[in-house]
Amino acid sequence: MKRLIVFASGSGTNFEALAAHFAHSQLAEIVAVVCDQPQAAVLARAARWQIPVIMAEYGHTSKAAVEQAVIAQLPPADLLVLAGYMRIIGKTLLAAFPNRIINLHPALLPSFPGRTGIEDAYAYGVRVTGVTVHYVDAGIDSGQIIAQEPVRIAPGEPLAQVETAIHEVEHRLLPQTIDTLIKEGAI
Ligand SMILES: Nc1nc2c(c(=O)[nH]1)N[C@@H](CN(C=O)c1ccc(C(=O)N[C@@H](CCC(=O)O)C(=O)O)cc1)CN2
Ligand SMILES: NCC(=O)N[C@@H]1O[C@H](COP(=O)([O-])[O-])[C@@H](O)[C@H]1O
Repeated sequence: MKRLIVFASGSGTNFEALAAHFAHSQLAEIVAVVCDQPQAAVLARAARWQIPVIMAEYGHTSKAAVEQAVIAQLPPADLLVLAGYMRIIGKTLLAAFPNRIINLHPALLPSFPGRTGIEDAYAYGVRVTGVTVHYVDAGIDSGQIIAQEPVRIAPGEPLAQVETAIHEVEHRLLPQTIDTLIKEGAI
C-alpha cells in the first residue's frame, strides 16, 4: 500500500476526489494533508475523512525553515501530491522527495503555467485547453509531464462552464494517474 500526502491551499475538491478514490483502494492511502491556509475549506474535508493535517506556517521565516518544519512532521510517504497548493516547493522538500512530488495543473503545459492557468487560457482565446499532471522540479510547472487530457472551449462558452469541465477532468485524471504510476512501479 503506497502512502500519499496531499498538499492543498484552498477548496480541496481534488483532495476529496482522491480521498473517495483511495478509500477502497488496495493500491494507496492518503496518510496526511499539508495546508498553508488556516481558513482553507480543505481542512474541513480532511477532518471529515479523518486524515491528519499538517500546517505549513509561512510567514517571516525562510522557505527552507518552513519546509524543514513540515518534513519533521510528515509520516513516511511514497508520493507528495500537490492539488491546488499555491506555494513554490523549495529545494529542501525537493531534496527530501526526489522524483516523488507531482502537481496538478489546470492547463495543457507548457502553455499557461502559473497560478491562473484556466483564466489565462480562456483570456487568450484557445479552443482547446486541458489538464496536466507533472513531476515537480525547481522550475514552475516545468517538470516532466506524466499525463494530460484536453478540454474543448466552445465559442462564447462562459468561463464558469470551462472551469467546471476542467475540474471534472481533474477529479478523474489525478487519481487515475496515481494508480498508473503505482502499477508501473514508478513509485
Ligand atoms: N517547485 C515547484 N513548486 C510548485 C510547482 C512547480 O512546478 N514547481 N507547481 C505549483 C503550482 N502552481 C501552478 O500550478 C503555482 C502555485 C503558486 C505559484 C506562485 O507564484 N505562488 C506565490 C509564491 C509563493 C511562494 O513563493 O511559495 C505567488 O503568487 O507569489 C505559481 C505556480 C506548486 N508549486
Ligand atoms: N497552479 C496550480 C493550480 O492552479 N492548481 C489548481 O487549483 C485548483 C484547486 O482546486 P481544489 O482546491 O478544489 O482541489 C485545481 O483546479 C488545480 O488544478
